[in-house]
Amino acid sequence: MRVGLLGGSFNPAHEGHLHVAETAMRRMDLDRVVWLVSPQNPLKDAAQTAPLDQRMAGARAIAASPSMLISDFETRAGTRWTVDTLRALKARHPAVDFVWLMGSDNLAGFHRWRGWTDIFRLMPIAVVARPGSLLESRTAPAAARFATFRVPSRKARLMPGGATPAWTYLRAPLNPESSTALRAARAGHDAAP
Ligand SMILES: Nc1ncnc2c1ncn2[C@@H]1O[C@H](COP(=O)(O)OP(=O)(O)OP(=O)(O)O)[C@@H](O)[C@H]1O
Ligand SMILES: O=C(O)c1ccc[n+]([C@@H]2O[C@H](COP(=O)([O-])O)[C@@H](O)[C@H]2O)c1
Repeated sequence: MRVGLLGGSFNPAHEGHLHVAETAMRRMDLDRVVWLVSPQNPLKDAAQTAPLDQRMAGARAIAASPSMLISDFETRAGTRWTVDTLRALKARHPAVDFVWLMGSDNLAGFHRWRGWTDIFRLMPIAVVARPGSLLESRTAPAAARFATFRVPSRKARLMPGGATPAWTYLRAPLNPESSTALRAARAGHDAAP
């Protein structure tokens, strides 16, 4: 079983998330993508984060496909850092070939994540291009450090279950959606007379 892991606050979920999941599923022949709805991103403001149930329901509504699984694993396992979540998932599911998925904005700041070099060794990583972060992700410290382990996207299918470190950059038609923009639009709507 080849499973993509898409971690996020999903505050709220949107078509951009589905775009990442579907792009990875198609380009890497994944059986499933698990949307790991985080209890609270350690680097984000707790006051701005909607309750977990609400974010899970929103993700379910957007994903709406049996190959997409919306999970509160991090809440149940009590893991807050991605490196711990991925270790716990691998220990519980040793037969599954996992791939970590993220947008290119997260590659740009990946070197600030706890145990980020360990994450590269735990499982392959697929980065999906996101508007606004194409250039900074190319010059990202994480990309430079692991430059020799970059796999051309045409070979992305070989990555699940393969050697690590291995990462690839999936270019696809860009999707401009973001939770920040949606929250701002909602706030503006609520404030309207
Ligand atoms: N439009 C998009 N294109 C590519 N990747 C995306 C897109 N939207 C979100 N992602 C990726 O999905 C994952 C989860 O994203 P997250 O839940 O933080 O949404 P977000 O829109 O980035 O939120 P916020 O605007 O609050 O930072 C991250 O890896 C992020 O890079
Ligand atoms: O572990 C870390 O250091 C870390 C730092 C920032 C973000 N993350 C994870 O990255 C995923 C995307 O986060 P977010 O809040 O941008 O949606 C989500 O699973 C977070 O838990 C993880």
